[in-house]
Amino acid sequence: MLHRILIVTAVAAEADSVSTGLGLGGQELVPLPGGFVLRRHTDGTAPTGRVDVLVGGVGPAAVAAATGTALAYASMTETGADAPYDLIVSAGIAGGFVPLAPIGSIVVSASVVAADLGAQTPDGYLTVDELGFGRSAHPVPEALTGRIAAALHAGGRAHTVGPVLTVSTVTGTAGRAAELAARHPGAAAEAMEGFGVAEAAAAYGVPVVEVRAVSNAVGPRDRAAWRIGEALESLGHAFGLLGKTVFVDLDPS
Ligand SMILES: O=C(O)c1cccc(C(=O)CC[C@H]2O[C@@H](n3cnc4c(=O)[nH]cnc43)[C@H](O)[C@@H]2O)c1
Repeated sequence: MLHRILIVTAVAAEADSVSTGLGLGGQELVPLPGGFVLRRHTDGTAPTGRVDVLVGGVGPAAVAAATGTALAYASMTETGADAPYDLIVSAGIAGGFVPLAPIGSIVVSASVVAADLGAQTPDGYLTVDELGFGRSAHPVPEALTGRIAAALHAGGRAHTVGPVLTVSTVTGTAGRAAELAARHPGAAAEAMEGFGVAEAAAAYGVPVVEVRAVSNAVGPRDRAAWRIGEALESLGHAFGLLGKTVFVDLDPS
């Protein structure tokens, strides 16, 4: 059975890739408060199941507002729903940490980490957790990452499982890339939305995972080296694989 899944992207091009990859056919546009619009895909054979795709904007704040709105809307309009969705996926393109996550490959989050939400001190960086203000990481159920990785493997799609960092400023120097990699061992990718999506998901008790296609390397800025088209194609292919496997037989626990 298809479950209730919300996939959140930053921009329309990412949402298009995901929707095309999923190949679910019919799409209904559902206007939400605040001017957000859900793309709702229903699968015809499962009246309670569906995949909603939401373009939430770039950066953790924009996407948290959009995701929170979608979750509030679903919880207020769907009677009998214990939680508005079974799973929320933060999806899009990302920078990959070299050599773990090459361009074109897929990264699946083992955790969703706010990498610059904290304070610089003379003794080093302190996270918001260490400052006593909240949390800077959301774990992803291992069973879920395992199933996503297995589906990508079976479909021949190169992938890495590791922490995915959320930053508010795209890394543009080797020094910053090294600093982030040292602070977050095993970090596979950085992007700008995952933690915002995860904060909204956590407020509603819904599991979250981030799935990213690598468009560029994390490091010195080199616009000529971005491969956005290749990454969007890879993203669509990955969601095609997930739509036929993990998303139709979901156990995120
Ligand atoms: O101007 C630059 O040097 C630059 C380099 C990479 C990406 C950008 C963007 O403005 C894209 C932001 C958008 O795409 C995701 N993304 C893709 N690559 C990265 C990255 O290396 N670091 C952080 N975010 C990345 C991100 O989630 C945004 O949605 C500009």
